[in-house]
Order: sequence, then structure tokens, then C-alpha cells
Amino acid sequence: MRSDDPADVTDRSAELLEVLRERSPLVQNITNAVATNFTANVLLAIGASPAMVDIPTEAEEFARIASGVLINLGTPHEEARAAMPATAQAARASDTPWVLDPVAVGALPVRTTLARELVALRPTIVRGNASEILSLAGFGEGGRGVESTDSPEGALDAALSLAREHGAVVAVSGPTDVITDGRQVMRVSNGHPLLTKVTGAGCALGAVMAAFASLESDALVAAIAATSVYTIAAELAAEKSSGPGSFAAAFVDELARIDADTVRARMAVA
Ligand SMILES: Nc1ncnc2c1ncn2[C@@H]1O[C@H](COP(=O)(O)OP(=O)(O)O)[C@@H](O)[C@H]1O
Ligand SMILES: Cc1ncsc1CCOP(=O)(O)O
Ligand SMILES: [Mg+2]
Repeated sequence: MRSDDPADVTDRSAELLEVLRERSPLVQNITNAVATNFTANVLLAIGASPAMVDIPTEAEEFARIASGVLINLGTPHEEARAAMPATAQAARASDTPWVLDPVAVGALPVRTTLARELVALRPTIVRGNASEILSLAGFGEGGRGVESTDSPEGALDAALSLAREHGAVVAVSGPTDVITDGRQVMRVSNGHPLLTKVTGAGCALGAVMAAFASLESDALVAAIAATSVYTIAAELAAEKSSGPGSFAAAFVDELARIDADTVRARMAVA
């Protein structure tokens, strides 16, 4: 498989969805108070097994047995903050892939310092919106709270810089998601604007990336596969919903229903 060949990546993404359903990876989440329940439901729907293990000592022990780990900085309370670096180190030491979501880094001092510390611990994937990726790379001041005020294309240089400095895949979300390992740059154009009207949609995508990264050693392909399955499910859900509330429910349903053939037919990667 060539990770820069859209046809190969499409095939592998479809296959990875089937592997995910067979293996049901155990995904550990240290995530925020807003997105916790939605994230767990998204993971269950897609076929993974969520565990919100986020307190010191337990979290780092769990990272050794988890299939993948998400560390998300959305509401970084003291206990979670204390657990994060040791969890990242334990994940690294035990070859558990881990995803960093630097929610709202930029102007907010506590999470911005913490995000810089964590990114130096070599996440497998850094996932954020464009403003977050620009800020983490030192290229911007942050978005509007948790929302982006920048475009993924405008964050490409920042993503390349972060990827090269830290040896991570960087996935920048937006209307077209831009994903890079510091050499290749791939774009996923699936998705629907209703995803931006459900809080935690970006956060839950990070957890899905941790699930896929546990199944595929090429983290670029894992991030593309996760984004594609997720955003195609959003397209299907949007066709059946009348607004953000019914969309959120339909989205969880479509994550549970989506199959490999649908991924092959609809995936728009280039
Ligand atoms: N305008 C848009 N059209 C289609 N999909 C979008 C749009 N904006 C974001 N998405 C999708 O929504 C999901 C969350 O992305 P985003 O809203 O950028 O993250 P965050 O919630 O962290 O700010 C991603 O899967 C992304 O592809
Ligand atoms: C609203 C909010 N405030 C702190 S974390 C959070 C959730 C952000 O979720 P997402 O980044 O997925 O939109
Ligand atoms: Mg976010």
C-alpha cells in the first residue's frame, strides 16, 4: 500500500473499518467534561470500546493495556492535568498510540503550556482545528475559544512544522481536513457543516483516531481512515436530520451502520 495513493488509502480505510469491528479496540480517554459522553457513544457506535480513565496512577497504568489513548485539553482540571504527562509517557513506553487534541490552545495560559509539554512527549497524532494547530506551532494566537477562526489550508505550514519537529502525524480539521506526516499532505473532503453544531464532534474524532491508530502502524493512513469514516457517517446522517439535535442522534446511528463498501464508494481523499 502507498500512503500517498488515494486508491490505496481508500481501500485500506475500508478494510480498517472491518478490522476495527472485529477487534473492538480499547480506547482510553482523558477528555473534557463537555465531550465525554458523546465521545464514549461515538466509540461504541463505531465498534470500539471506550474507557474514561483519567486520574493519576490509574491513567498511566491503563495506558499500558489500552489499544489507544486520547489526551484532550478541553477542560483541563487539576487531576486530569496531573495524569496527562505520565499517561503520555506510559503510552510511548508501551507502544500504545496516543492522540493529542490541544483544544483552545493559544491565549489560555494553562492549557497552552501543558500542550507544549505534551507535544514534546511525541504523540502519534496531533488532532485539532486550524487555529489550534497554528497556535501549538507558535504561528498564531488561537481561535475564538474552542472554535477555529482559520482555514486548514492556512494551517498547513504550521502542521508540517509540528509534524517534522515532533515526528507526529498532524490532522487539521475543517471543511476539508488536511492531514500530514511532515512529508506527504493528504486532504479529506467529506463531512457536513452540521458537525460544527454538535459540541464535541472534533473531540470525538480524536478518540476515533486513537482507535484506528491501534490497528494501523502508518499513522497517516490511520488518521485519514478515521476522518473519512467519521465524515462520511456525518454526510449520511445529515440526509436524515432536520437540525443539530436529530443530526447528533442520526450521526451515532450512521457510525454504527456504515460499512466498508460505503467507505469505498464515498471517500473523497486526494
Ligand atoms: N464546514 C464543514 N463542512 C464539513 N465538515 C466539517 C466542517 N467543519 C468541520 N467539519 C468536520 O467536523 C469535524 C470536527 O471538526 P472541527 O469542527 O474543525 O473540530 P473542532 O470541533 O475541534 O473545532 C471534522 O470531522 C471535520 O471534518
Ligand atoms: C465547548 C467546549 N468548551 C471546552 S471543551 C468544549 C468542547 C469542544 O469540543 P469540540 O472541540 O469537539 O468542538
Ligand atoms: Mg476541538
